[in-house]
Amino acid sequence: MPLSLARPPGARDSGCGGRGRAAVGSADVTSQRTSLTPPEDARAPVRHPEAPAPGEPLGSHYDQCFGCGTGQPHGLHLDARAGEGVDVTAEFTVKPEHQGAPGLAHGGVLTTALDETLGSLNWLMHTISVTGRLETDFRQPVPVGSVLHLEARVTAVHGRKIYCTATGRVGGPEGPVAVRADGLFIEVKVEHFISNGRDEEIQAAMNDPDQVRRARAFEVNP
Ligand SMILES: CCCCCCCC(=O)SCCNC(=O)CCNC(=O)[C@H](O)C(C)(C)COP(=O)(O)OP(=O)(O)OC[C@H]1O[C@@H](n2cnc3c(N)ncnc32)[C@H](O)[C@@H]1OP(=O)(O)O
Repeated sequence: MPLSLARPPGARDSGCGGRGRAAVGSADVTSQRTSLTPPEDARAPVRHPEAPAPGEPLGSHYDQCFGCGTGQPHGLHLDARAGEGVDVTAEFTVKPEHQGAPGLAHGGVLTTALDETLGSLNWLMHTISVTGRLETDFRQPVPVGSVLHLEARVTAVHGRKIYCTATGRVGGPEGPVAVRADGLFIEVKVEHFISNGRDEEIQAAMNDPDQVRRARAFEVNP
């Protein structure tokens, strides 16, 4: 998947460490050349042969996860489904506990929904990865009671770096895009969680055979 790093016409170098920030008038906008742009020698993502079948629900990776856990009363309760490629879909119903302004979803919660949907792409590639960078565009407010129709896909892979993108639509799966994000996930080993997580939750997770099975699934079938 060759990907051009050419700058858009008129983009100026702002000198921000190669991250591609360009000043236009008084606004600070992101040019096409950022750390979210795959390098030219990035490869196309590959669907793992043992990835869940298209349409299959992926389930929660951890029951206390704020994004997908069934044990989190105020969580988002996302349950993504596998797509046909290296992609997933999910729905998020905005509840009163997700408000930022009166009757509207909090932007951070919407970003979490995008982040979690992107995270569930792990199941399609049989990798374990975490968010390194995430850039969200908020295009229209999302009222409480709305169903956000989420879609995420991997666009490119370069070493441990997984480039991906997600949208959240309102009014149906074909409705207007209310939020979107580009992400860079970084592949990690299970030890990332064991050595960084708080002891009591790590011990509880390690004492749960079902949790251990899910955490190690990709290592057994690399
Ligand atoms: C199990 C699935 C759960 C899914 C839940 C939903 C997703 C989440 O919310 S995950 C939680 C939020 N994320 C985190 O907590 C991650 C915290 N960050 C970290 O632990 C580390 O910074 C980590 C693991 C991302 C990278 O550290 P490390 O393993 O040392 O990798 P490092 O060598 O620094 O970087 C690897 C490559 O990624 C690049 N990279 C790393 N971070 C970034 C970044 N923020 N922006 C751009 N590039 C980055 C590096 O430049 C490097 O590139 P190259 O290979 O070309 O040199």
